[in-house]
Amino acid sequence: MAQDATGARRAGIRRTRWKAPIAVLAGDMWRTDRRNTLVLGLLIALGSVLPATLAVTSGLLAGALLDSGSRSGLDRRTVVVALLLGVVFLLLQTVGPVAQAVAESLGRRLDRSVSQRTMAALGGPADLARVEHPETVGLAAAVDGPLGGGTVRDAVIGTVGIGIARGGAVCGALVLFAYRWWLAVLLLAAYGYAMVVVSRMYQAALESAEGAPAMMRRAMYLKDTLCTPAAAKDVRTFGLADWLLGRYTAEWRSAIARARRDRTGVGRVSLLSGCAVLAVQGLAFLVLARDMANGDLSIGRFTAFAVASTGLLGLSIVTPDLLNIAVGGTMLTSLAELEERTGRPAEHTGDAPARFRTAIVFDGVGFRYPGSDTWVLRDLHMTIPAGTSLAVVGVNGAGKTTLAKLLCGLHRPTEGRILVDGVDMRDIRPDLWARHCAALFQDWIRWSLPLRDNVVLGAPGHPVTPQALERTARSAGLLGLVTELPDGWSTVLSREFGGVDLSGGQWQRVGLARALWALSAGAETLLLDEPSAALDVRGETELYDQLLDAAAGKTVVLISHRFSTVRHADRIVVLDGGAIAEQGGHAALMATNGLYARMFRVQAERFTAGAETQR
Ligand SMILES: Nc1ncnc2c1ncn2[C@@H]1O[C@H](COP(=O)(O)OP(=O)(O)OP(=O)(O)O)[C@@H](O)[C@H]1O
Repeated sequence: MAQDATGARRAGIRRTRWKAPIAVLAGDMWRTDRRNTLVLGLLIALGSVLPATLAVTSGLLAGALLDSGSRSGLDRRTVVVALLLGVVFLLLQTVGPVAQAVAESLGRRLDRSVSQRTMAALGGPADLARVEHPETVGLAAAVDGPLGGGTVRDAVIGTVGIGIARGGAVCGALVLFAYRWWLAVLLLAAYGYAMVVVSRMYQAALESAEGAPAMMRRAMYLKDTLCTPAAAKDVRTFGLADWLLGRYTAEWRSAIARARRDRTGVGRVSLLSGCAVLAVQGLAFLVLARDMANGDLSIGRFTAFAVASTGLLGLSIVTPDLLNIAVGGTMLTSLAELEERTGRPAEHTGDAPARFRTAIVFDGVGFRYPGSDTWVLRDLHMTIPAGTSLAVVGVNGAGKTTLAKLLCGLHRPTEGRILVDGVDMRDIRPDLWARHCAALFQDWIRWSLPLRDNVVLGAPGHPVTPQALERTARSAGLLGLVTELPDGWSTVLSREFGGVDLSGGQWQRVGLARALWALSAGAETLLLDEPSAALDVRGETELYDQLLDAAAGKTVVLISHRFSTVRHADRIVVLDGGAIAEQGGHAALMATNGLYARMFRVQAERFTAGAETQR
């Protein structure tokens, strides 16, 4: 159980069911590639039988040679046995490497299938809350493998060594059984005991090594930070290299120190159990020698049984293969749990079509993030008529992005309802509603892919034509950039992959183009969270004119701290402390002289002061 608990504990997951790692591995191997799993099983079985066959044929040859000792030349039986021994030798040399090669190929397939399944699970139908849940994140980390490395392929390869050693030991015991059953049982018990003790110790050490997960994770985080190009700027600006290196070394040392202490324990126990096993093995030899001396056992039979008894050693062998199997089993168990967690859509998911013709209504909506006691939004009542624009303003942390996520259906209200044309959003099929919402959040993905992909991924599957691309680029103010880029639309937006790096403002236009592409593919609502934060003031004004043109007739929800942008919205909602403090048009809110008017004036004064200073 310790084996499997390791990865789970590292990932902070309490696991209730336990399955032997080898069983998990074998099941997944079979499901992934039946033919190769069968071939591998047969090769391992053959490899297991060979040592016992070697013992028997060696005994037969020794007997035959002694029998023919008095005669001149070798008789036919001796020649046949010698040839048989040769074949066994040959097979012993080849079966292992062939099985390794099959395991390599099978392991590679399994690795690929694990990656595909992980991607499918994390991109699956589960709602955002479940994907973002710490347990899901922990499971995904456990599927990624231990911090010290290790893949499912290593585990599959490990089955060859361990399988042949363990199978060989059982076959050796069977041969010995024919001589003295109690000796076979005694040796099986001794070697089996050694296997259990050493494996337990080994796994306990592994657990304690990984039982320092926080330290290990922090150490790896610091290393990754220092080594990523994205961090190079900060590392140099603040002179962080020495600090990072020192901190990394300290964290790593303290995490490793514990593992090293426990490994010393493993060594001691291994030595003790090894001595005990050697004593039993010695006893076996003594019994064999005594029987031979008494004339109860021929030299041939002595040879066969003595060699067979040493084969039982394979039962107690503890190699890194065992560890790899444990790690691989844990990764696959974590993957199965990840699939179980993320494979289900959110509860109460309906299948109504997404139709939005009249209005979206927030009816007493309240929201707490899963696992949190704090209400981010409470008692929200508002209506967004179709085809109008709504701006949401408020201080940092007021809940604007959260409101946008609710609107996109990424989270469900904790209380209250969001009605779309009178239908509770819970009853609408989430993927259909997602297609209805063209959203650009603050942390949208900047794909290290060609510019074209960065735009058209706003609506995968929507037909791409040069005219449509150009229209979108014009609306997003991107046309100039397309002509400047070395390969136009095909330019990869990352120097890491042989392309170019864009400025923050250029990226922002790419993001807008992606949202506009989704709009042109049929989305009815355009949701923009701080779309102009990285744009200069002139660029922002131009962009808004173009955006509003492109979004004519659609519903636009805009989150922004820039009041010059916000003021043009049909309606403005001011969020404060998770509640709607004010709502209405710009002129009406200014006339009210409340929170909105104060925020607007502060920004306007700063802007005027800035402009005057520049004059
Ligand atoms: N995934 C999350 N899990 C838990 N709490 C969260 C999560 N995302 C945001 N919060 C919390 O919800 C509150 C509102 O966050 P939100 O991002 O909606 O604010 P915002 O008004 O958009 O802020 P900003 O103007 O800084 O972008 C904050 O207190 C934040 O810490």
